[in-house]
Amino acid sequence: MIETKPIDGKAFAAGLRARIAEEVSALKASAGLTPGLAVVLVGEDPASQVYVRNKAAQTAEAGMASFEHKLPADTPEADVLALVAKLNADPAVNGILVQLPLPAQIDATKVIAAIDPAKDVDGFHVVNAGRLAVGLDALVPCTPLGCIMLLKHHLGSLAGLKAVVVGRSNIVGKPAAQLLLKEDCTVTIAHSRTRDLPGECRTADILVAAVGRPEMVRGDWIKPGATVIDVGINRVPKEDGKTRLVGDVAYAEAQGIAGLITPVPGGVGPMTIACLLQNTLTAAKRQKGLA
Ligand SMILES: Nc1nc2c(c(=O)[nH]1)N[C@@H](CN(C=O)c1ccc(C(=O)N[C@@H](CCC(=O)O)C(=O)O)cc1)CN2
Ligand SMILES: [Mg+2]
Repeated sequence: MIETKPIDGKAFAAGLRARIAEEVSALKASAGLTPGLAVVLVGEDPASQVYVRNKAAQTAEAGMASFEHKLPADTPEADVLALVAKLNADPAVNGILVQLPLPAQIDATKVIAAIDPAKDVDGFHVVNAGRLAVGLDALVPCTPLGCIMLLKHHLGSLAGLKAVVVGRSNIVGKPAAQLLLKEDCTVTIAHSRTRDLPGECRTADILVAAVGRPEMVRGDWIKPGATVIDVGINRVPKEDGKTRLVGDVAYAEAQGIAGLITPVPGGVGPMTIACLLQNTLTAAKRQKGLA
């Protein structure tokens, strides 16, 4: 029987944030530069409020400047675009992030397109997506970047491994596949229309689940010894009326089959904000010609 080991993303993210804080402190001393991150939240979605609060707190803890912009849920799209234009022009702001999802009256694609690609620390702008696809320096989406960091830390070289990414979103699935390809993996992107999805998953040395469906990936979809990266964060009801978080993988069923697995919570999630800080630092250095 295989001993399944959990990947502690919370601890890895804490270490990464500490290394970023040291680099920020050195950058202030050597170049007088304090990286700044502006976060825009439209509306009162409770999960988004928590994420934005954590982003602001962790930005400040790393020694960077944090600018929070909270707008009411009925804010017109034009006002959000005007704020983005103002932040693009502000030299104290090195990174801009608009928290998703946005209310229905606002077209997220339009808002993302309005962000200066050099300040697009989410890596969602088509310029950054295109640069990643053709192998140029890009700001890379935070969640997939965090997945790759965890994989490289635990597996070393990923070259030659078979990776299956379940989910084809622009935010996670597609960039995760690009990053795995860059690490010389053989990559398949699978999705809801894939034929024999369980069989496809069973070919994977690295299985990345990013579908947003609670516990969809079952234990018998996992190749014995595989590394499983669970990107899902799903809130499901408990018997007492409260909710609990589960991933896209049936975690209990994966025990004794997977070699390594990210738990939910405490796996990939904490890496998202740590990588956001990393991207803000990278963006600031590139804007000043220091990287
Ligand atoms: N503009 C963006 N919007 C969204 C992104 C993003 O990267 N950019 N990602 C998600 C939300 N997100 C950050 O914004 C995020 C999600 C989860 C976590 C996290 O630390 N999760 C914890 C559990 C937290 C909980 O209890 O809810 C974990 O998995 O351990 C951080 C950030 C969508 N929107
Ligand atoms: Mg799908």
